[in-house]
Amino acid sequence: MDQRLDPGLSPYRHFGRQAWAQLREDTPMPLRQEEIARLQGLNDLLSLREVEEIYLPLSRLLSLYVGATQKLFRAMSHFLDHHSNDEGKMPYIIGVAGSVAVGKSTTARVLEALLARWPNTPKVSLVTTDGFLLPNAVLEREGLMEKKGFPESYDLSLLLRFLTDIKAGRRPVKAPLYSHFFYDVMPDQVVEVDRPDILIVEGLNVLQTGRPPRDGKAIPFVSDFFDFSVYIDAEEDVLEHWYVQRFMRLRETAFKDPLSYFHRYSKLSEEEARETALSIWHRINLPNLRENILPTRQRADLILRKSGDHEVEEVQLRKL
Ligand SMILES: Nc1ncnc2c1ncn2[C@@H]1O[C@H](COP(=O)(O)OP(=O)(O)O)[C@@H](O)[C@H]1O
Ligand SMILES: CC(C)(COP(=O)(O)O)[C@@H](O)C(=O)NCCC(=O)O
Repeated sequence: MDQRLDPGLSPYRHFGRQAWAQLREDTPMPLRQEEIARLQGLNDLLSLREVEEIYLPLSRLLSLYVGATQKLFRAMSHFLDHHSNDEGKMPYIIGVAGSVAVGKSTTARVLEALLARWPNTPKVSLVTTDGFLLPNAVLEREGLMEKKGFPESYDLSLLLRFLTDIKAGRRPVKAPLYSHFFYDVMPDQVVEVDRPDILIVEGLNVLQTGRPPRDGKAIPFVSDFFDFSVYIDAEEDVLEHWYVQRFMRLRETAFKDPLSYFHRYSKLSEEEARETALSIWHRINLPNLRENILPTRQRADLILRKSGDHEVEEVQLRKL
C-alpha cells in the first residue's frame, strides 16, 4: 500500500520541507563554512541551507533520542545494581540505508560532524558496510562479481559479530575497510572503533532481514543492533542520473590513476563511459534497489525523501 495515499493509516508522521526545517528551533549552527566545504569531499553541491534546514533538525531530534536512551540505560544498570561494562555506557547505533548513489556517505558524514558538536561533545564513529563485502577473489570464485552489493555478496556473520562486540562494550573493535579506488576489500587495513558514544553504520544492506536460517537457529538482523535508522529515498530515474553523474566525475579524477580498478574507463569516449555507467546501473544497482533495498524502506525510523537536486522535500518520522 502506498502510504502517501492514506496518511491516516501511515505509521509515519509526514513533514514537508518547511515544517521540518522549523523543528530546528534555536539549535545553533555548529559548523563553519570551511568545515562544510571539507565534508563535501566529492560533493560540491551540498549547501549550507540544506544542512541548516534538514540535517540540523535531525541532529536535534537525535540528541533527544540519545539522551533518553542513555538515561534508560543508566536507570536499568541501577535497577540491576551493576554496570554491564566498566564505564556504564552503551554505544548508540544509527543505521543509514538507501540505494547506491542516493547520498548515504554524504548524509552519514554530515551527521557525524553535527553530532560530534553537541554541547556534551560525544565521541562519534562511522563505519560503512562495504568493508564487510566478500573480497573480489571470493566473489569471482563464486560467480558473484555482478552481484556486488546484493545480500549474498556480504560476510553477514562478520558484520553481526562486529555489532555484537560494539554493543558488548569491547574495545577496540576492528572493522574491515573497502576501497572504491581498488574496488575491493583492503586485506591489511582496518578501522578501529573504540567505545564511541554514537556509532553510525552506513550501507545498502543495513535494514535487510536476511534469509531464513537453514538449521532453524535464529540469527539476529543487523537492524536489531540499531537504536535509530534512516532510509534515504529518491525516484529511480533520479538515482540513475546521480549514479552516472558520479561515474563521469570519477572518470575525470580517480579513474585517471593507472592503479585505479576502473582506469580502463578513463580512456573511453564520453559517450562510451556514459553507456558503461548506465549498463552497470541497470545490470547491478537498479535490480538490487528493487529486489533488496527498497523493500526495507518501511523498516526505517525516519525516511528522507530527496528531489532531483538532492534537496530533501519530505521527511517521514515513525510514530512512537
Ligand atoms: N546532500 C547532497 N547534496 C548534494 N549532492 C549530494 C548530496 N548527497 C550526495 N550527493 C551527491 O550524490 C552522489 C552520491 O552520493 P554518495 O554520498 O556518494 O552516495 P552513496 O554513499 O549513497 O553511494 C555524489 O556525487 C554526491 O556528491
Ligand atoms: C560497494 C557498493 C556495493 C556499496 O556498498 P555499501 O557501502 O552500501 O555497503 C557499491 O558502491 C558498488 O560498488 N556496487 C556494485 C556496482 C557498481 O560498481 O556500482
